[in-house]
Amino acid sequence: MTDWPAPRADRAVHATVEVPGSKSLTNRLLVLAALADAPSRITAPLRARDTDLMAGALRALGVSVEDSGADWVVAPQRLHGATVDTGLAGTVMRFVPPVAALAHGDTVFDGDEYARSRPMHALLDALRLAGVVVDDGGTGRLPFTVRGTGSVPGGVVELDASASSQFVSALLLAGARFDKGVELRHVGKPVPSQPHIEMTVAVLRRAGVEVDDAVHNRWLVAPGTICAVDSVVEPDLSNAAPFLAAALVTAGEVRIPRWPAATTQAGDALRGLVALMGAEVWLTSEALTVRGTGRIGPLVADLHDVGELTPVLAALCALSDGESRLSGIAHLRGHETDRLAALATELTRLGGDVTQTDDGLTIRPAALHGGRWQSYADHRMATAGALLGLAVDGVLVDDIACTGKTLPDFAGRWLRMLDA
Ligand SMILES: O=C(O)C1=C[C@@H](OP(=O)(O)O)[C@@H](O)[C@H](O)C1
Ligand SMILES: C=C(OP(=O)(O)O)C(=O)O
Repeated sequence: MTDWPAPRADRAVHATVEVPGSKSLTNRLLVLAALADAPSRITAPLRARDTDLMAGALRALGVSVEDSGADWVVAPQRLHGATVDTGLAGTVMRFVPPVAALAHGDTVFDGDEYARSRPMHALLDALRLAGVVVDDGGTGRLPFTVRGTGSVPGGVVELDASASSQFVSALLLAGARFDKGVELRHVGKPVPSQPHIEMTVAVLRRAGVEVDDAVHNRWLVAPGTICAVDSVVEPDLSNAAPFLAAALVTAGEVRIPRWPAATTQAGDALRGLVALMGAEVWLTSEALTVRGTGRIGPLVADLHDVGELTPVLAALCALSDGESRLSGIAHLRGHETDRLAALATELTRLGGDVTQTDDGLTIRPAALHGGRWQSYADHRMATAGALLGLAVDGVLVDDIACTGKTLPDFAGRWLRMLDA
């Protein structure tokens, strides 16, 4: 791995940046298409490590996922046991086990070294309550084996999803194919990332699945057919974060075409968040535009619902002129890395003034200097490092390639934004 010298911006950025498809939508649509009653076409899917791993996992289980130009055509087949590589993808390690439970045969799951530290036990226990045999050697983590019998009883399942909303999404996505459907009841601290659950419910309803989410912390999926539907994937709004933030850092202007007028993506919250930090923001039917005004104000925000935006926002806070307090994000300790520890360590290494709290970060203004920014294989840590490099001489990002988890050719896109 060679260090990547993060380019310094020598002038205001003025660019239009096309952002590829949403990871969260692509991987939900792949799972639903695999469980549907007929083939589906997914147009403009994200092609990145996490979605290639999802396609690979479904293919391993017997599903046909074919390239058709830039689209994917998914044809459901009889599911059989397999070996699944989850990489570091939360969506693969959480969404595929309930699918494997419907397969005929055993499926062995394992992933990157750090994936073995990510929370899984609440989902594995929930699967057991739904009648699935899972062998994890008592660890509650990867690697584990799901012993598929071709059907899942389902029914009432109680789980604690405070560590990840993906536990809920995983069981909802496959739930219609369980004999009794599924009634999920969350017990515990609040579930993070609510928009991601709303996204799951929305894609299920579009596929004709009956979902009742009227009662807080309880979701009911009726047993029935998942209908094949063709879909066009929206741009990944969370992946727009570093580019939009570049407008603030350089007092420039960045435009993201195809920003949806209405969406369940968590990244849509960026519009309000960068406005709170002093940017001018406007949305038309063509694009979202963010203009930096020269001032980056501090951010005091509960990011519980939009935790995946934290690394870039924290980097922006480190460049702001006041004290920022980011809260509601204890669950980030179970993301690609412990993001609270990683951000505190790396910002401090560059001269930042950062304190970890129980559920977030306090970031005070400080003069930053160059240094090596470690990404911990976390795509969003790497893009946060790139953002700091725009304003600080001599920032070296250790592993820019890990951005390929959700965004192909981030480095090329970043340079093109600066050269535009
Ligand atoms: O369902 C999804 O697609 C996601 C849910 C969220 O996970 P958590 O609830 O674990 O934060 C989010 O952070 C992740 O990037 C994607
Ligand atoms: C938390 C994230 O990913 P994952 O889907 O692997 O959980 C993320 O992309 O910020």
